Amino acid sequence: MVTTAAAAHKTRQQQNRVLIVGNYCHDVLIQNDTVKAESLGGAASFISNVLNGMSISCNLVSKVGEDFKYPVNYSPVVIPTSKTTVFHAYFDLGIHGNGHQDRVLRRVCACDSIRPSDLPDTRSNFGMAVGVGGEILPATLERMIESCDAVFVDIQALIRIFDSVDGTVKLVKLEETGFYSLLPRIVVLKASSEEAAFMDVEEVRKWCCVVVTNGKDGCKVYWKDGELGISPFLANQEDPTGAGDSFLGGFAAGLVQGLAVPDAALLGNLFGSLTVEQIGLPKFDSRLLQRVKDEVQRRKMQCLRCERSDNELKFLKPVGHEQFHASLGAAKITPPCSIQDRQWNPPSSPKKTEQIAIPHYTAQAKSLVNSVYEEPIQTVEGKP
Ligand SMILES: Nc1ncnc2c1ncn2[C@@H]1O[C@H](COP(=O)(O)OP(=O)(O)OP(=O)(O)O)[C@@H](O)[C@H]1O
Ligand SMILES: O[C@H]1[C@H](O)[C@@H](O)[C@H](O)[C@@H](O)[C@H]1O
Repeated sequence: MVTTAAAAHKTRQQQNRVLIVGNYCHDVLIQNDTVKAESLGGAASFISNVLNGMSISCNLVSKVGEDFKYPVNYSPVVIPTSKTTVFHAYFDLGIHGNGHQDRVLRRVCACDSIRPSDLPDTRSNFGMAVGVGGEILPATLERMIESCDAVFVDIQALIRIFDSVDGTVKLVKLEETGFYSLLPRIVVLKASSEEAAFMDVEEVRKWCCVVVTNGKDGCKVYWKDGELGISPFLANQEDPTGAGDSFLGGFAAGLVQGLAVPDAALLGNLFGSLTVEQIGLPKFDSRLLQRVKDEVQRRKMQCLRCERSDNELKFLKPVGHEQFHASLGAAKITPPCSIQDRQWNPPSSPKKTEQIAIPHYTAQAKSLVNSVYEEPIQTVEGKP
């Protein structure tokens, strides 16, 4: 076979990808026995929404039934013998209440599992295991680990079980799942504070970076021997659905573009805060997105200038982290454009995404958390 420069370029493009794995679903928001809203759901849809908004190309593997009713940027596999996954979210204490703890989730339909053979043959730089209804199998996660340089996992893909009568979502301890032995081979495990109670953070942080999100209070990042809190952004919460997913999308977008972990987590907090302000899948204002992209570019240049080769200061925030928080906050509160100007990437005509040079993460991609830091952070008691 003749290898042309164009073919080589195409291969490079195919390799520089984020692979998102998880089923789309139909979300039904119910309050006082009344359907308040219906929306496209699934962590995969929220995450691809953020990555597309940040002009990062991705590849998505998802399964739905023939009843799937939303147009999407990335076509799912349609399974004729199965129905689309459906979640009913009950907000009986009020949608404006104190966040996700008010929500009872029921999986009322479950589409097929995603198997290793459903994944693409090509390698990806980043893999994101983001199931919602138990569709990701241990063998699927293992295959992702083998075919991606770095794998990020949402714990909700690993620890959910579903009541056999009404589908109510319950959580099991991470160590009791078939995924536990794979943890040393993943790079980031993200959990909400509610889900974090189902793992031993002190144990898991020895193997991978653990990010625990905490609603309006932002998030906390844990490494083997350090941890740091990342400040939130103000938001008027309308619907908590998908906040954690958008957080993970923003966090991944930051890392893909070469930001240090604390800065990437800020981007996660920003997208989480933007998501709770809308019901269902958020539509991001195009000018806001441009401002955020500009800030990220500026931050990248700034960090390149202050980069140090000194590997000892691993768990420090890069200089200017607080300023980056303030700049992103300003980008968020700059008055939005009129409703007509709002840009929603029409799923039928996917927005052309610019190819971003994704840093190559080796098998031990954990070096990504050893970025350049200059401000000391709190370390865990009894650890250096
Ligand atoms: N009320 C809020 N105000 C500001 N930021 C918020 C708020 N709620 C969530 N966020 C942002 O979104 C992130 C994820 O939120 P949260 O911890 O509620 O995730 P979650 O419980 O996984 O959400 P869900 O399951 O609904 O997707 C938080 O770390 C924070 O940055
Ligand atoms: O669309 C939502 C969203 O992806 C949430 O993160 C998940 O917890 C729900 O199960 C799903 O219905």
